[in-house]
Amino acid sequence: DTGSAAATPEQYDIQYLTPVSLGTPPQILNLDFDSGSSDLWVFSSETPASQVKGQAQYNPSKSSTSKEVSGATWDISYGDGSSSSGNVYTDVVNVGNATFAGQAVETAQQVSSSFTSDTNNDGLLGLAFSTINTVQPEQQKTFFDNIRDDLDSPVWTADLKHNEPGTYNFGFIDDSLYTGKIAYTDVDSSDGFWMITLDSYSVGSSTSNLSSRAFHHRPSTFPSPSDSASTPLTGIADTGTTLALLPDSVCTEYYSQVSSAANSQTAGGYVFDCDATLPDFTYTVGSTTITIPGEYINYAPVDTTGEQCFGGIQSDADIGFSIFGDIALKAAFVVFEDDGSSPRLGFAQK
Ligand SMILES: Cc1nn(C)c(C)c1CC(=O)Nc1ccccn1
Repeated sequence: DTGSAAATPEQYDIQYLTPVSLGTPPQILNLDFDSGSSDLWVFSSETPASQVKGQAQYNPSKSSTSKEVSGATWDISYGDGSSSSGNVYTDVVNVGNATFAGQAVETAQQVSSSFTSDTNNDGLLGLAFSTINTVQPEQQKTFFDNIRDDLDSPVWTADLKHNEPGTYNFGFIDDSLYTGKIAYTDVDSSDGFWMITLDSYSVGSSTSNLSSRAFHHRPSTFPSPSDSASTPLTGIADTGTTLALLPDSVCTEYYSQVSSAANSQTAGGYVFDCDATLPDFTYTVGSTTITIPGEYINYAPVDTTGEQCFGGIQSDADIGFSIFGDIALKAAFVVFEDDGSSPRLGFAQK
C-alpha cells in the first residue's frame, strides 16, 4: 500500500493542509498533518455552531462505517496555548489512497478560539508517536502507526514548499523529489516526538562567522566565537509548527547580522524592516547540508503597514528543546522512518 497527497500552504505558509477522506460515503476534510502531535481530530457535527466558522465537519451519523468508541474521550493542549477536546469514533480514513478501516477519528466537542478563526483548517492528523495520543481510557494509534505494516516501506515523507503545494507520501520514497543523498539520523522518541540532533548550523555564508576564517593570529583576548560550525542543535521535527524555534544563542547570532532587527515584546519576538536582506541559515545532518534561504526567514509583516516583518527564526525559550518547524523543513526533503523499533529521520537537498 502507498499513499500520496498534496500539502497546500495557507497564506505565508502558516500551515499546510491536506485532503483526507473519512467514512462511507467519503467525507473530505482538509487536515493539518502534524508530526508534533498524535491525535487525529476533526471539526464535527458535535462541534458547537458558535465555535465553527466555515470549517468542514465530519458527521459520524452520516457514515455507514463509523463506530463510536464507547466511553472514550480526548483532550489536547498545544504549546501555543490552543486546545480542543471531544469524543472518539473509528471509521475508514483514506489519505491519497493509503487506507485504514478502523482509524480513531476524534470528534471535537470544543475547540479554542485560534482553531475557530482558522477557517480552512478542518482538524489535525497527528504523525508523532502514539505514546502521546490523548484518548482515554484506551490510547489510540496514529494513522501512520495503523497503516505502517501495510505500507511497501515503513516510511512517510514530507516535501513542503515555500508558497506552493508540496507532497506528503506514505510507504515509499519518491527519488524525483530530492537531489544528492538522504542523510539519516537516529530519533529519540522517548517523549513521543521525532526528536533529533542536527550536527551543526551556520548563519549566512560561511565567511560571516570568524570560526570559519583563517584567523591565524587570533589574539588570545579575541572572543572565541561559539563555533556554530560544529555546534549541535537538539529539537523536534514538527510539520505542525510554522516557525523554527531555536536557542536564544542562535537567535542572537542570527539577528546580529540584521541591522534593523530587534526582539520586540509587543510583537512577541524578533522583528526587522521588511526590506531587510536576511542571511541564509544552514544546518547539517551527517554529510547533508540544508540551506534555508534568507527570504524564507522573512516570515510575514507584523501589521498592515508592512513596515516591520516577523522573523521565521524565533526563540525556543521555556520549551525545553528546539522546534524545527515548517521554516526549517520546507528547505528539505524529509523522510520519517519507523520500522516499529528504531525510528530515523532522513534529510536531503531538493
Ligand atoms: C508555537 C509553539 N510554541 N510553543 C511553546 C510550542 C511548543 C509550540 C509548538 C506548537 O504549539 N505547535 C502546534 C500548535 C498547534 C497545533 C499543532 N502544533
